[in-house]
Amino acid sequence: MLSVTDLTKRYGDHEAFADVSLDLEPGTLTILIGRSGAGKTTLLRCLNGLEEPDAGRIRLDGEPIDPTDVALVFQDGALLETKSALANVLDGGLGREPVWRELLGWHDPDEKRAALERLHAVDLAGYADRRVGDLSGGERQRVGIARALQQEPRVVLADEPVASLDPETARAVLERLATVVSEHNLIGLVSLHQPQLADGLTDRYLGLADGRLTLDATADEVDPECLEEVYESDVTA
Ligand SMILES: Nc1ncnc2c1ncn2[C@@H]1O[C@H](COP(=O)(O)OP(=O)(O)OP(=O)(O)O)[C@@H](O)[C@H]1O
Repeated sequence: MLSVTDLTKRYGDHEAFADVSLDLEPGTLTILIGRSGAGKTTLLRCLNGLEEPDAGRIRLDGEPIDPTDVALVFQDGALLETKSALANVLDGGLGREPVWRELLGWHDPDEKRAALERLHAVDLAGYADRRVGDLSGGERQRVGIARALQQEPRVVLADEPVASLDPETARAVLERLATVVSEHNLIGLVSLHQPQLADGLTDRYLGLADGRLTLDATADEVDPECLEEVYESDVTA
């Protein structure tokens, strides 16, 4: 379980978020919502070690979290355009391979087999040799998910992973993400501007409003009005 306790992050006098506490279970996909500037990206960055919180604790199964246990799926995929889909996925396992292998492009056969399986898991089995720059937005995001899986993480975080996609493609990408989270028993946390895209795929919703966690509910407990309130609430008022 990923446990966050009283987490606070400030930039100078400005509080990005404060006193955030939550527990996330393996095998569950949680959607994080909130208005622009509510603190979603900063929270995700603290969880994967890119930012140092000012106060509070993050624990994975009771231990301080190791950044290698956390994979991030970026909004724009953050992939290497000139490389193949397979090469991008293999990059996810770089922490396990010696640098010389990467430089020469000679990957461990087991790593290669795993990378091909991961492309298969995101419905891109025939795309291994395709140049990422030639792929559609939805296909790229699925390569990004496969690369995250190649890292063999316990936690997958995604910051607005479908923001640039049309609703149908966005939904397909989220479905894939929900499936891999469930099948690999991962802890999944995804920030979304359009929570309705995750209807029926998510187990839980978290809502940040002005840096405070104002919603923490299971999918059964929330309705569209409840989600709207997160966008309308102003805790400083
Ligand atoms: N590096 C930084 N330096 C100073 N302030 C920052 C920094 N990063 C974020 N902030 C501030 O912290 C607050 C939260 O920002 P954050 O990017 O986490 O919001 P968000 O909910 O992800 O917004 P969006 O939906 O627009 O991406 C904002 O007021 C933002 O201006």
